Amino acid sequence: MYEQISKNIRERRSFYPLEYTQEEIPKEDIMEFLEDANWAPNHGLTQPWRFVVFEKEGLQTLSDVQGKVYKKNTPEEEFEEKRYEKLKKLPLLSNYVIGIIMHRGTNKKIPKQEEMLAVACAVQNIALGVSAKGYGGYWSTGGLVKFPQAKEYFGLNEEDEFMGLFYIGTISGQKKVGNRDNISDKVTWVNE
Ligand SMILES: Cc1cc2nc3c(=O)[nH]c(=O)nc-3n(C[C@H](O)[C@H](O)[C@H](O)COP(=O)(O)O)c2cc1C
Repeated sequence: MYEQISKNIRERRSFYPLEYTQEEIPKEDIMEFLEDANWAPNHGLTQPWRFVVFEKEGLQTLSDVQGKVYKKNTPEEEFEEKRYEKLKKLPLLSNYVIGIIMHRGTNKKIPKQEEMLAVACAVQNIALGVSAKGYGGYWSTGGLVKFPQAKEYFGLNEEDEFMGLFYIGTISGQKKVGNRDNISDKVTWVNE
């Protein structure tokens, strides 16, 4: 079992909407990934992850919202037509897009940072499920996330955080080589 898990972790790669092949993904698979997310570790059992899943016509809704928020809130001198078009296009190339939200609970003994870390663990569970099923996905912190108006759109409280969008699509067996520096350069062992 370890070998299988480890292989999935190491071979998981980010795949982007421009690489998706627009085949079908059963909704049941997405529900399984969300269930996996729900089993992420979290301090104090606060379970701070919340997800907003865009599917079907909802992808058009997200496309419209992402485009509008960018256009309305970007100063004219910074506005890029190409970026605007891309932000609108990405959801439409995907089968599902999951809005990632940290919902701050009432237990203030748990630092906010830890709530966000728990959400990241939950998202990694989704990413591993997506990869193991042979789909493509990636966590985006571009687009909507940069704008406080996104928080408003999702109806979040002051202390909640909108942490990004997880795009999911089909990739028809495409493979990618990963790239990491050696772990030995990032680890210090203490043994005396
Ligand atoms: C929190 C987080 C935010 C990310 N945001 C973006 C993003 O906004 N745009 C992007 O192209 N990739 C984003 N990524 C994906 C990374 O670019 C990707 O994980 C990295 O290139 C390593 O590739 P791999 O996932 O295939 O190993 C994000 C990943 C994480 C964990």
